[in-house]
Amino acid sequence: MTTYLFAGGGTAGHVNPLLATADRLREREPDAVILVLGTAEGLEARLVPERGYELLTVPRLPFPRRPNADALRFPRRWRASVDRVRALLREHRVDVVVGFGGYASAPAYAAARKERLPIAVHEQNARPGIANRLAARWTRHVGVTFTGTPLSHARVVGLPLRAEIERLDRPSARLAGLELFGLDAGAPVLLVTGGSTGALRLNRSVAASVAALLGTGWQVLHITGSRSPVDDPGLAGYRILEYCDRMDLALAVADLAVSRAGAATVCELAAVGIPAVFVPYPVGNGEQALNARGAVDAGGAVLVVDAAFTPEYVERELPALLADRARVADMAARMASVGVRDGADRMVDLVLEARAAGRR
Ligand SMILES: CC(=O)N[C@H]1[C@@H](OP(=O)(O)OP(=O)(O)OC[C@H]2O[C@@H](n3ccc(=O)[nH]c3=O)[C@H](O)[C@@H]2O)O[C@H](CO)[C@@H](O)[C@@H]1O
Repeated sequence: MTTYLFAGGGTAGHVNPLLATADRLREREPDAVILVLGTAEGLEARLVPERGYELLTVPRLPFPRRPNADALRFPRRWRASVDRVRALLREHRVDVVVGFGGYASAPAYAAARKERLPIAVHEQNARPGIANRLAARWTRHVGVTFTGTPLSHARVVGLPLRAEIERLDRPSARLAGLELFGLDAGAPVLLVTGGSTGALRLNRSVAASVAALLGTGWQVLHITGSRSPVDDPGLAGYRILEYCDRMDLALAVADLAVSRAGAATVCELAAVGIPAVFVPYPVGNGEQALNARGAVDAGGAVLVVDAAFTPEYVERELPALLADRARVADMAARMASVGVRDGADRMVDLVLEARAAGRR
């Protein structure tokens, strides 16, 4: 029996690939013990227990980016965090640490290194974060979502998808989705999503000009996120949700998406073959535009820079695309051509290789 510590979290884009890998490992190795290390503030605090895993936590500790009081306190807090994870590794007799980047993974990698435990890493984004850059120096078992991600030992495994998305049977799930969201079977559906946190720019521009979209005969399923909710104008064919717990069904009903380009959303849309208008989040390290690149280059998606995604764009440009059903169908086929469905299995292969390689 092997005990694995899965570390990571933050937004759902980080938590979902972690859960997808854990689920698949549990399927392939039923007696595996899988613990998850996250922070109390991230979405993992809700999503991990809901999925049936025990969540252990460490305090959220950002790497200092400028010299201030927090930066001075950082070394002491960092040591305390690594010590706490080392104690957890011993207490739970952990054999392998599997990290997905983000706050909790950094001390987990450092603790695993001190305890000489095998480490496996998954990087979702086309441009890696700091924790995974660190870990890639300490292990050869590094899985990445996209070709060209600059990490040592990177092996493309794709994004581990949750089984309900990987195995989505669209025709039958579509009916269930239409019923769940109260949508009509007779009209195509535009899905609007800003990822798990939502996107103020997308929400405002779509809400301001949604009538022009509905005027093309499409329906709009708008997932807003909780930070910038949208008032429901009560228009026929316009459905608003703050958070969607059944993304599989949202993907099953969608014929086109307008979306941020978080790695998880890009990969889920491609895996199901839903074409997209991507509006990358213009902060971070520019990873979202890169995440979308493969889909855009293949002709499955178009890219709109954030500042250009105005109510006028939604009113003037989007309806022309919606009205061109042949173009949407062609984009769908191209999107499907870049979709990867076996990321969970490929990541589990990598985890098992790390375990087989044994203690370092
Ligand atoms: C890993 C990654 O790239 N994270 C970035 C991504 O996070 P964020 O998690 O928001 O975005 P992603 O697109 O990567 O992932 C979203 C995930 O949440 C799920 N989902 C989303 C909405 C919902 O209502 N229900 C639901 O289940 C999706 O199916 C997907 O699995 O974009 C944010 C801003 O845009 C950035 O701050 C994050 O750093």
